[in-house]
Amino acid sequence: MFSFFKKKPVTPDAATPAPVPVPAPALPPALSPVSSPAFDPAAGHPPAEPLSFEMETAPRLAAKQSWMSRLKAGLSKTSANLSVLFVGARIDDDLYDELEGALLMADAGIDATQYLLDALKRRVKDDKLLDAAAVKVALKELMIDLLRPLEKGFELGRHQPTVMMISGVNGAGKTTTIGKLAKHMQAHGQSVLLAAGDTFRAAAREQLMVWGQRNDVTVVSQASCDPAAVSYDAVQSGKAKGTNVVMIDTAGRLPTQLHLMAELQKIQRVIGKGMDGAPHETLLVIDGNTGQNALAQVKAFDDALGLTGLIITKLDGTAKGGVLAAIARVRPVPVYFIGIGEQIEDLQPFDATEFVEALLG
Ligand SMILES: Nc1nc2c(ncn2[C@@H]2O[C@H](COP(=O)(O)OP(=O)(O)OP(=O)(O)O)[C@@H](O)[C@H]2O)c(=O)[nH]1
Repeated sequence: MFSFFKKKPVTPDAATPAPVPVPAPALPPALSPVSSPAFDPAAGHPPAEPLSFEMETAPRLAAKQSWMSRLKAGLSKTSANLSVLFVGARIDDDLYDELEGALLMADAGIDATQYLLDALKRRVKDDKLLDAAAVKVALKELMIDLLRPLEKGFELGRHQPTVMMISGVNGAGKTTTIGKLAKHMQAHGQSVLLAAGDTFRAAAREQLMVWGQRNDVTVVSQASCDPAAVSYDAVQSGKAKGTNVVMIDTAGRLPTQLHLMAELQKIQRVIGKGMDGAPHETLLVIDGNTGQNALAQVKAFDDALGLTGLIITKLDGTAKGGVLAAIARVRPVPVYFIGIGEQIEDLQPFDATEFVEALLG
């Protein structure tokens, strides 16, 4: 789910007297701290970085299978529309025309659709593919290649606290996602503080407060206050308490509401005054059912804020999924997580291979 940044051992600076060298015990290369892929307490060497906490245990595998089947169910409409094209089909212009239509219907947009079709035609010619099943496999591979640059592990521990600002249009799933992320982080031993930066809607503030009480997470909140001030206070509080992660919720807004976009920029600036380099993550939450408009949202929020990552929610609804191809082609902001429901385990890291598997079956 997350990887954790581990500080390298501090190297003495020039002013510090050099310690008397002690010959290091010779280690075989496989045990060398630098080349070690993970921390092994028995071996007594420090971890390489970043350190992944994922383990393929039996319950984890079962959870993975359940996640995949629900992701497949969510994207089943697109998957059915694409897969049917390859059943007993001849590889001719009709197939490419139908594929073009299906990709556009799946919200892939003109650019990504044209790119995939051109690449597929080249692949069919170069590899002399003769049957439709092989063409489908080639399309899958091309889609994975297209989406893979969007994969990025979410890293914690590089800053104390790691400050995250979460934005998005109304109802995209920001608050729900913050709740799920907070629970995942707590499960990984991280202390979390939330800021109710949605100071417009009393209900939104209360939603976060109630959630915080239930889950033992401190929530910084002030009624009718400047959201930038609440965010600043949260960062100060996080620094003072030594909290690992501060997540700042913001009120939903449309990118066309320019004064509200300017307000987001102000929140971001003020967070930076509270801590140098913060926010370390500026995230946009997107409702996966928004279709091609999602791309417009990514562009507008990225232009205004310089996004570091995306979270795509509600891929369990009527989402078609192709918009990720459009994002990959036109504005490749990393997709940290995707969501397929309201439970905590319904939010998982984005994995291009899994996603395409769900999309193309
Ligand atoms: N089916 C489904 N519903 C979701 C998902 N994520 C969030 N929701 C629901 O979407 C609705 C809106 O979620 P919120 O978290 O309140 O959205 P928000 O972006 O904070 O909303 P505003 O504060 O009004 O801008 C809620 O009913 C959530 O339960 C998801 O992945 N799948």
